[in-house]
Amino acid sequence: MLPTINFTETQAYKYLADHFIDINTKNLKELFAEDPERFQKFTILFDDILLDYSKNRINDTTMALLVQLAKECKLDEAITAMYGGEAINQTENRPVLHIALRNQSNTPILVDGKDVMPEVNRVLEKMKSFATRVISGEWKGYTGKAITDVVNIGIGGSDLGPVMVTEALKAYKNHLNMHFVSNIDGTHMVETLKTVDPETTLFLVASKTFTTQETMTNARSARAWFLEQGAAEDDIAKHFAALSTNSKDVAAFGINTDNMFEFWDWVGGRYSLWSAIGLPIALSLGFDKFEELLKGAHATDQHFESTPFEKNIPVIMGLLGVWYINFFDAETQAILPYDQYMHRFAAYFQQGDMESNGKHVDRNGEEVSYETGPVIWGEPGTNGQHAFYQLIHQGTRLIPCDFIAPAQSLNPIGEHHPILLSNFFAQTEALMNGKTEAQIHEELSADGKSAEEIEKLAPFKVFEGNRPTNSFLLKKVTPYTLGALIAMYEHKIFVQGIIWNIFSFDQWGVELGKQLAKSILPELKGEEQVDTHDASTNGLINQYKAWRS
Ligand SMILES: O=P(O)(O)OC[C@H]1O[C@](O)(CO)[C@@H](O)[C@@H]1O
Repeated sequence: MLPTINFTETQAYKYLADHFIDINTKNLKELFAEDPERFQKFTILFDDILLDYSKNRINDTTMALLVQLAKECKLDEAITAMYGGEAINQTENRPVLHIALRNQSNTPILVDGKDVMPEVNRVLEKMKSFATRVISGEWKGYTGKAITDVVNIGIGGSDLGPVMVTEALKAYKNHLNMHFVSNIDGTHMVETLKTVDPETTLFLVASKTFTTQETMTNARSARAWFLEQGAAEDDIAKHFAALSTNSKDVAAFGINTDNMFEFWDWVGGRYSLWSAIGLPIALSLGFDKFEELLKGAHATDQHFESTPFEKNIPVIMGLLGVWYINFFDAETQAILPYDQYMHRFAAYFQQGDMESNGKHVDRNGEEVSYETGPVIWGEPGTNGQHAFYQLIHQGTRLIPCDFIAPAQSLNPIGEHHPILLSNFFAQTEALMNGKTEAQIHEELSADGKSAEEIEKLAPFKVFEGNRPTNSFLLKKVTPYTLGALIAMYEHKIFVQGIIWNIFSFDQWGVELGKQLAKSILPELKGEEQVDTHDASTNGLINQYKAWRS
């Protein structure tokens, strides 16, 4: 069982509330001036990842109090409970063990007294053998040709992780063409099928439950298309595999369970890329690279479990988020990778974070009296700079930003990478330092503007600065480093869920819309007017009926 402490009633919270009044009057520039050791103090080097959190509105006292907060909320006990296989997903009565999926040290992890590692390793071996056969061409399609294209059919956690990782590590990919169909919108499937050949395409039906409406509908359409192209029912075994926890429904769908890659109910959907759900990653990169990804995540798991909170990256990330959300009233958190390959990283953690911590009821079943999970968003730099950075620099909202950049480019052409990195460094500096009215005056008068023009223009050109950022400087984007980084964000979500006293591993909030869609679907048949809903919903449905051909 997880502790159930209201963090706003801790000593640390009270001290932090007082301390906030002081820090809120201070500027980041002053904080740097006050402490020459600030960079050394507020950076952590972990393998090939440097986290610089010195450009945050914190000082030694803030960090000490935030760590005290984590201790008072018994974060240590919560970590032990998760790693010990306790059913910390209490509303679904399940353990939360994505750490077991990447437990490369292979130490036993017990669920109800049984070590899960032999099963984890068995499925990893099966994935390895399958991926190796498909990549080498040994696995043949129904006309004897090797596989050239893989279509993953899944949604949410059964899509976003493999998409994000295969994109982020595209530089390491092999000859297989990867496709991902997630949306129930027929366009997604139709446009994908236009590009593939049934004789050389492998479909992976990825669904933890194997009941998700979008995935099952897409899978049925893929199967129908495959058969329409001239293949027979018996050929399905060579072209369809399932990634799931539900062997009964996999068999009922017509997929041979020999082609099923299992995982378990203790793997949350949005934490599942390390499981059989990661098969597209293993296919695209080769199993050795998938293993490297697991190793990186495992290194972070060990760091998270055993490093004192003061130097523990996920703990610090989580606590800084709490500091901004609950004291500075920040509502969002931007994730800004300066790496084009990582263009789905923010989208991935939109699900990871928002489906985990978008909760308003605490672990006692009571309405919370404080804010919980932030809105996560972001785009790769420098595209974001030319789109929404205006608001980050000069808008009215405080938006803590995570900047992520590799020191080494995977495509080092011309001056591109130094230019990209100069923007990365410049943005965090600009957000911190801003630009004063005096600097503007100086600049404009050097440009030959009159005193009157300067007076008029200056207010619009002022940058307040004092806007907080974390910088993750990676040596290079590799499978290992990416694995380590993803796991840092995962554990950050866990830390925040513990502090906010909410359950991070269920997702009841997605159910209502699903249920309603199921009850509306039959009403869309026929021409009769619908009057079973509110006036707006009835009106929309009836207009749809009038307009559809
Ligand atoms: O893998 P499944 O069971 O198809 O579920 C897909 C997604 O649907 C959800 O249950 C709700 O959106 C996610 O948590 C999950 O990742």
